[in-house]
Amino acid sequence: MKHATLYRYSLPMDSGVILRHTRLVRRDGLIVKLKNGEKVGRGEIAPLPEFSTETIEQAQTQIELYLAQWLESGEIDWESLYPSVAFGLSVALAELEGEIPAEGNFLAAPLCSGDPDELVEKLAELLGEKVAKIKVGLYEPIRDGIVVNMFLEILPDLRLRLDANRQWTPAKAAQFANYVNPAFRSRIAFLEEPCQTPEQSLAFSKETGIAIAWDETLRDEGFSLQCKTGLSAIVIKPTLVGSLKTVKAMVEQAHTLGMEAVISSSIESSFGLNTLSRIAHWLTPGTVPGLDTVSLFGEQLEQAWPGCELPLKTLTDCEVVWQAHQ
Ligand SMILES: O=C(O)CCC(=O)C1=CC=C[C@@H](O)[C@@H]1C(=O)O
Ligand SMILES: [Mg+2]
Repeated sequence: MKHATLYRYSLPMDSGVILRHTRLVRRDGLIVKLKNGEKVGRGEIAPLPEFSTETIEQAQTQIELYLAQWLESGEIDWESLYPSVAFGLSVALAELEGEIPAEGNFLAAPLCSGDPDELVEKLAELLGEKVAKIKVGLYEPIRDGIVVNMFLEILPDLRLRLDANRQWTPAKAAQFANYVNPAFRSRIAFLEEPCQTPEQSLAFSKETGIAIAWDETLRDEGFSLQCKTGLSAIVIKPTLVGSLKTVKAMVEQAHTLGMEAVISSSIESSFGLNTLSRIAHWLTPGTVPGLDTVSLFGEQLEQAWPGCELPLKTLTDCEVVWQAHQ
């Protein structure tokens, strides 16, 4: 017998979480649970406001329709699904078939707010490669340059990932680079999306020797991944990409082109982050994933993130919004 259950969660966020333009006060998402005989598979569907094209309501309407189809025939038309729905549903189905290995990579790159003491503490706990991520582009580029120099100077074995979310004009990006000690530039593992267009970002990398990575660009209309001078990595947010099959193909393409593929969070609950850490360990072994986002929450869901002491809400505390069996 086949069963499908859909839970909806709403978790409080830490007070200071700001997405592009708005404060994220609560994080809403869905957990789909499939049962086929004794086998169980679960996946999270959590479109991220301002990043996903679909809303949680649209995602919910769509998954309810497709769950009914799965119960009926097992057939799914993947092409027509929203990315967050395709990802969560494909994970639940893969879990059902035991395809995702259990071991996770929890050595996520610490997200750093700019306080060096806090980062030193977080890095001391890291067992593997010392790599951290800092947001840039929120304040003056000169300030960002100074902060980057400071971290790289204080911590000689640190490598940094930076993320400007396309905030800089070419002039501002150049100002930033001017402030980074040239001897430190190779320790910037990559700078995600420095400028407003991919062409400007590539020109910036050529001029400065600072490696760059695509995140937003991966979702540009008509985008196809190509080898470019200075482009060293792609940052894959599965919730924004689509099915596990699409995520796998993207990782394989990056690796074939000699680029790093970094599995990164779209601020999923601790349940979704656990799944992503397993996907990272499975598909991108040897690369530190970008999953240090659980501390943005006020509560965890169903599965705790290692070392996180936030209260844990279980699925039984969540509303069942749809269920059926066949
Ligand atoms: O990539 C990581 O290390 C953590 C995730 C992260 O930085 C982000 C997740 C979601 C939205 C953004 O705020 C941000 C990003 O732009 O990459
Ligand atoms: Mg990014």
